[in-house]
Amino acid sequence: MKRIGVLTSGGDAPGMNAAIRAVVRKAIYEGLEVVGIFHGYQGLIDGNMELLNLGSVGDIIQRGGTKLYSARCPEFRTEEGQQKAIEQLKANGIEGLVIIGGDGSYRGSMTLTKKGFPCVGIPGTIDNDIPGTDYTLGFDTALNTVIDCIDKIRDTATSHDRTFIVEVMGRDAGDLALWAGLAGGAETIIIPEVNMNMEEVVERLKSGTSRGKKHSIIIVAEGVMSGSEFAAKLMEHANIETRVSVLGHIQRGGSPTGRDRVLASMFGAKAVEVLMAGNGGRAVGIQNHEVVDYDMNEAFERNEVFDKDMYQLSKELSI
Ligand SMILES: Nc1ncnc2c1ncn2[C@@H]1O[C@H](COP(=O)(O)OP(=O)(O)O)[C@@H](O)[C@H]1O
Ligand SMILES: O=P(O)(O)OC[C@H]1O[C@](O)(COP(=O)(O)O)[C@@H](O)[C@@H]1O
Ligand SMILES: [Mg+2]
Repeated sequence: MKRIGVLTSGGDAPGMNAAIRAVVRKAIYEGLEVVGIFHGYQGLIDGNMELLNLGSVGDIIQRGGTKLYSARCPEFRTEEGQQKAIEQLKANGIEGLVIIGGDGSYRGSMTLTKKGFPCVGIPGTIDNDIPGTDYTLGFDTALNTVIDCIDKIRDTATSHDRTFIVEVMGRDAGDLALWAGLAGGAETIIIPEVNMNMEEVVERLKSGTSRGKKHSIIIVAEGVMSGSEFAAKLMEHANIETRVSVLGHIQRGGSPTGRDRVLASMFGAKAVEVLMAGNGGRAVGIQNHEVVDYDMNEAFERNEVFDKDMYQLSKELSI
């Protein structure tokens, strides 16, 4: 293998730049050439790419977002789009690809692997929703961003004796909401993995109030419902007035934490090693503190691993 490509796809995540840097520098260290493909699969279809050198990825390890830009590309879901991508790969002499993205990007990369172009995936998403890795790139940074927001909302909740609802991202997964809720001392955490019981939510709020507690923070994962829908339900059920804060895309931005930078560096280097060994259809990840690679199909299996103990702990510590 002489030349590989790298692209970022789907929702951006802090640490993607650090991963691009690691892929490029490790590949060059190993004597390979690296082509950066812009705007994810769209750039692959359009031939929007350029050769990268050591300096191309200087001064980005600390930056959020992705220097290669990202996109959600409907055309790549079609056979025609995938054929165009393959023609571009051939025309540019690219023999293997590193894909940094989420589950959707992984599915896209499998279509290329099946057509004879080996692809290796690096899990880049704030959602932490990729089976086979304990953590995805960007999760730790987003977690710290959400915690910072909760701390700030708590200041005003306390000053005004208010109940706040904070809507947190995560698509169908509750990891970001659960971790941030536990770390931010939220009174109630509503996540898709646990059936919501409105009576219990109201009961917890009322028992807090009866002990003299005047403010509360409720975290609602977007995968359950929106913050404003939840506020309407609380009003309807128990006449409880709330304020709603939707954190939105600030959760995807910002300088990556040290943890995400280290993870990105290790993932990037591992992905190059896996490609050099001639293996496509693999994903890299971290399992029990060890960087691993595994069959990408395992990343599509429904993740039943939900940390029930952490959820229970969050309830025991916030009453
Ligand atoms: N089943 C699929 N086949 C081909 N390409 C896909 C498929 N699913 C997703 N993709 C490609 O991957 C892109 C990113 O997927 P998306 O789900 O939006 O984000 P993420 O990778 O962050 O989960 C899509 O816009 C599309 O181009
Ligand atoms: O940026 P968009 O298109 O509004 O998408 C929002 C979605 O993207 C995310 O921020 C990240 O998801 P992906 O990593 O799967 O792209 C989700 O948490 C959220 O549901
Ligand atoms: Mg996803």
